[in-house]
Amino acid sequence: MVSLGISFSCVAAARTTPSLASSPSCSNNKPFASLHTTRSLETSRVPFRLEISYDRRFSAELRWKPSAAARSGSVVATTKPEPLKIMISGAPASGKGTQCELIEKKYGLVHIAAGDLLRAEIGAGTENGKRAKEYMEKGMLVPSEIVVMMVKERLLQPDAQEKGWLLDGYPRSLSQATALEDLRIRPDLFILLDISEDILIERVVGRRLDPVTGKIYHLKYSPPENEEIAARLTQRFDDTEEKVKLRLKTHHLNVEDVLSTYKDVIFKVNGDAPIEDVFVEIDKALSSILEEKSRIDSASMAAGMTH
Ligand SMILES: Nc1ncnc2c1ncn2[C@@H]1O[C@H](COP(=O)(O)OP(=O)(O)O)[C@@H](O)[C@H]1O
Repeated sequence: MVSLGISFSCVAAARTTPSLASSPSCSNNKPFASLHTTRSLETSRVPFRLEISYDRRFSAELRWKPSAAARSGSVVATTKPEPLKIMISGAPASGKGTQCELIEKKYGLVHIAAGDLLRAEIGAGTENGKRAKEYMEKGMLVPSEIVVMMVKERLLQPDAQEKGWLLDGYPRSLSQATALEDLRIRPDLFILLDISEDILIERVVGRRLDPVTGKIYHLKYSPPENEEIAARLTQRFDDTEEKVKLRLKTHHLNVEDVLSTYKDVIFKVNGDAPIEDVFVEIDKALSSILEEKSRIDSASMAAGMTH
């Protein structure tokens, strides 16, 4: 069993403090999940420590432990906890959309997929849509001036602010990440789906979308429930082997820059695993953060009563 400690230090009006940390090594050098961070939230002064333990079968266990200051009761907290704010990233077909469906269902977050916003513009035949399509067909990133405003406006809608958000496939470059940082839009957790390249092609080529429900299927791994659904499934125009190779190249060129912006909140998951197993890991991490947020809220209320 390998243990990794993470400090979540919540200090009033403090900004995030990035720290370097290493992933624990496992027998095949690919840990199932890893999270390493020291970060500050803006709501209270309740330092907690998040501990993750791994065993050699990659099962990860997350535990919040109050630090000495929290145990001693020196707690000053003020505001209500915010809803969850999550980013999910990974190569094309790493399983982002699939996991987002499961997360959305369980946690009620508003799922915002940059690719869907762009495809909607393309479908509506707008000028921005036409320009975006030219880039997407070449496997390139759509220019920031088109995509940044689109995502920002969606994130600031009341539903996303109230229920929390799950941002899928965005930001994809340093300039997009910086634009969000400038707007002080930061996630609680940045989920990174880590997937082997040989598995990607098979996933892309077999991926299908139900245009009626928006559900994603895979002809082999997640087949449609009946003939009626099977008959109406569509394939994305950029889901060909040739295009995915270009998209993958673009992904590799940009991913490190994006990761460097969020290194304090990265949660890395082995995306090669079956859908349910990937979700178990993500679910553990999200419920742990929610627990922590409600613990801060309780501490905040207690502090309000004693001050
Ligand atoms: N863990 C998994 N195991 C097997 N197939 C998967 C897994 N996750 C996703 N898939 C399938 O792979 C394809 C790509 O997944 P998707 O969620 O659309 O990826 P992304 O949103 O990252 O591009 C889909 O057809 C999906 O059903």
